[in-house]
Amino acid sequence: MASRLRLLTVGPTPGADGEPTPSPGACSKAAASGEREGEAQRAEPRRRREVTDLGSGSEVVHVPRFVAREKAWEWFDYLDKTIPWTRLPILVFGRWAPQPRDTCYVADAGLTDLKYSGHQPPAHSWDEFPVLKDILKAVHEALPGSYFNSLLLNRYKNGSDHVSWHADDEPLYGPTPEIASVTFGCERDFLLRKKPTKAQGASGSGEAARKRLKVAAPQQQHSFLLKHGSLLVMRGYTQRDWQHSVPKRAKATSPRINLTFRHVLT
Ligand SMILES: O=C(O)CCC(=O)C(=O)O
Ligand SMILES: [Fe+2]
Repeated sequence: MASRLRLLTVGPTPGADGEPTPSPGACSKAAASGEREGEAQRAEPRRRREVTDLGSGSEVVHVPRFVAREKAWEWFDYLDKTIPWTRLPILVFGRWAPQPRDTCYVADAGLTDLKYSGHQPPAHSWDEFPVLKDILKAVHEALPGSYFNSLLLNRYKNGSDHVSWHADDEPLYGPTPEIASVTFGCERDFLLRKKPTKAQGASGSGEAARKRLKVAAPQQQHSFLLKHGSLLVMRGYTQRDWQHSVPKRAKATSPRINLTFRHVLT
């Protein structure tokens, strides 16, 4: 589908120095440092910000080169080694299954507990992980007016690890949450698809109904390649009206760490 895209530039980003980013498909640190950027990437200015208007008050902002490459690898190594990653069982269609990625939760003291997929992760303190405070500061500086007080961390060990279609629409985030997502390590596709409207959903359930729905109204979808050091922000009614996922990818052969900063209403 045609998307409404605006290009802007943003303020200083951590370690900004205009150095090359890895070419598309680069996944591991070795691959990234062994490759030099092509002309197209050399021409891509650091801090370029792409704004995608999803319509009806939903918006996505993508900053492909938010953190400089070397700084981003430094942060990746710290997070990979220091975060107490867990892979807890979650409820999927009424059955318990291991979550298909490692996670950890960090939040200000005294906030409403986060609960999702039958799981209530214990909240760690920011003080345990000083680097997270540096990353949070960089995100706040890039997004004036934002205030994030919690963070869900994800580690995808390889291309089998993924997150299925969902919306971060838990009531504790309010009706129009801003969610800022920073990626380190292996690049992965991030997909967005429009939730079916009530009228579309009423036409039945199951495969036949889904086929009818596709014919009647092709589902709006967007795809973003989230590279090492990138920032993606979902805003407005994106959680109410859209779902997102990071699907399995055979070509993703090394780990990716993703940080999603959120604001829990107080
Ligand atoms: O890894 C990502 O880019 C997305 C993670 C996500 O959607 C979530 O933690 O809710
Ligand atoms: Fe999410």
